[in-house]
Amino acid sequence: MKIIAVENYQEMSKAAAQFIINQVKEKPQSVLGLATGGTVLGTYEKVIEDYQQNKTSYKQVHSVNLDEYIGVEATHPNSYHYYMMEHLFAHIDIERDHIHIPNGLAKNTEEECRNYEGVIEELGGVDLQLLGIGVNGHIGFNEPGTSFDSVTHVVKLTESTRDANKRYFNRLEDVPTHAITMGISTIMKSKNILLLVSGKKKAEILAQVMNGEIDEKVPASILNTHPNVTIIADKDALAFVGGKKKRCFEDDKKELSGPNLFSVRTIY
Ligand SMILES: O=P(O)(O)OC[C@H]1O[C@](O)(CO)[C@@H](O)[C@@H]1O
Repeated sequence: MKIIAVENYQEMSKAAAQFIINQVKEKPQSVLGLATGGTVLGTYEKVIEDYQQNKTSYKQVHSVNLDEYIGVEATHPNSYHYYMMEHLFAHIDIERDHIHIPNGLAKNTEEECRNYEGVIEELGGVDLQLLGIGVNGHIGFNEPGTSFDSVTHVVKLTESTRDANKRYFNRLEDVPTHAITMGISTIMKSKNILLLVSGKKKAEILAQVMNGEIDEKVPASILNTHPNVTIIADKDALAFVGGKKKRCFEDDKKELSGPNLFSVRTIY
């Protein structure tokens, strides 16, 4: 895994946006796997800023989102459909019929999951998957204990995840109990993965992912086995990462421009 260590949330967001922009410039018809949550908000802001200033076009891009709550209308402010329109899609030139998000209101959710998996395959797979991480190590809504072989499926959210996400709702009781999520093997099929981690709250889990065992109890630990994972993390999130696994390659700095990096490390 390649680690890009940055000062703070702002720098992480800038670096992540640049990563996405580079991907789209290199391959204008890229399939982008997108995430929701607080971590990626700054990245979307920077992507929009670049779109407005530099006119990077998303006309040929297709997007597939990681997950969606079950039972929440697409027009509801807490749905991930709404989040994506509000924070990204309404502000760039992506074609509406190129946007794919699981339908949390599907009558037959199992069928919806199979169809969603089919959509990703038909698109030729994800070129770049953007990920955040839950405090319990979840990626997408794949909670601890989810099989590494899982494909898109319905998940019962853990209390820890519902509690972490209650900040977006009025009350804990309003946080949905179930969601549809890409599976771990679906995520792992992506050609490139970009994981963003920011803040002290994520320091413990990031250290576990980077220095701990690869175990289904920590869903994100599987990323250690993917050939093309980049983690952009800030100082606070990297606070507990250490140990002999860490090696520093000055050369990696040459690949990057823009953000104010304080070090770039390759971990293996
Ligand atoms: O970025 P946040 O809000 O900490 O959330 C981390 C992860 O958890 C989720 O919000 C799901 O709970 C993901 O969508 C996100 O990537």
